[in-house]
Amino acid sequence: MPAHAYRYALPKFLYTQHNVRRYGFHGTSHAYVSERGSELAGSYKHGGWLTAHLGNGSSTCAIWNGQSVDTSMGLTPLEGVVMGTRSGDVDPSIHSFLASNLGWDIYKIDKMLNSESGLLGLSDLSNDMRTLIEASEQGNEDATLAIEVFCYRLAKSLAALSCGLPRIDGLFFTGGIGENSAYIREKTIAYLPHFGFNLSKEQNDGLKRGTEGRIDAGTGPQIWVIPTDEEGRIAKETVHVVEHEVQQAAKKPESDIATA
Ligand SMILES: Nc1ncnc2c1ncn2[C@@H]1O[C@H](COP(=O)(O)OP(=O)(O)O)[C@@H](O)[C@H]1O
Ligand SMILES: CC(=O)OP(=O)(O)O
Ligand SMILES: [Mg+2]
Repeated sequence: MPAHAYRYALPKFLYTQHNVRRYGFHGTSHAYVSERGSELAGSYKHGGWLTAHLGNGSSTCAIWNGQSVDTSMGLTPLEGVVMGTRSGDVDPSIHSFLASNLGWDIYKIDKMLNSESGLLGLSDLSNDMRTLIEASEQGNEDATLAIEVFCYRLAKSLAALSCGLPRIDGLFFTGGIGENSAYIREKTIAYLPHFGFNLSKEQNDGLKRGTEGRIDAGTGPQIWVIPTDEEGRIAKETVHVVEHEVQQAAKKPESDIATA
């Protein structure tokens, strides 16, 4: 990520002396999905792609030529989009507001933002998207609003991250919600009318659980569902590190290894 994407507009010493910056999370998923997706699209690690990892924790990422250029999570996984129990972005002055008005301490506020907010907080019902979709279908207005906020804020995050890309070749959905909910995918795309996305309702609704597939109608940026493989990616990167270590050790004279 470039510094203009990872630096917070905070006093410099917090970065230089205390490493306060945006780091991002779900990196193994965004890396796997963008590589696999761009490979299926015929442009392996080329072009500009957006990824939406939507699970219990959710985040978005912008990738240019195989490199992450921006992402929605920050110093911690709390920043960014609405999640199962995390609020995502809020006005940071909510801390002083709640401290002054309700007498809450910092730990209570942090717990509320991480464990009692998001879909659970909005709906006052559940952090589970399946439960909320069912409740919404049965007329639960809080569940309906929670879903709407989730999709709107997700679209808003994708639109913001697009600023990091010279062009948008496409969007990949992944994670439990992204892989399995045609409804959430459709609602999210509907909030991005200026990007020229053209979702195929038939392909979107027809995609079978756990399968990868393209769901746009052939015009505008591509849209794909790519089931993530975080475990496979972690295994692959572990092998890479071990192989590198073995190669380095093989280069050292035996006397060095014996005394190391
Ligand atoms: N068919 C579905 N429709 C909507 N949401 C779904 C569906 N299947 C799974 N989900 C949602 O996926 C989320 C869990 O995603 P997952 O990636 O498994 O989580 P984790 O981040 O814990 O790995 C839950 O909110 C769950 O309701
Ligand atoms: C960082 C994070 O939210 O992880 P998970 O999706 O596993 O909850
Ligand atoms: Mg997961």
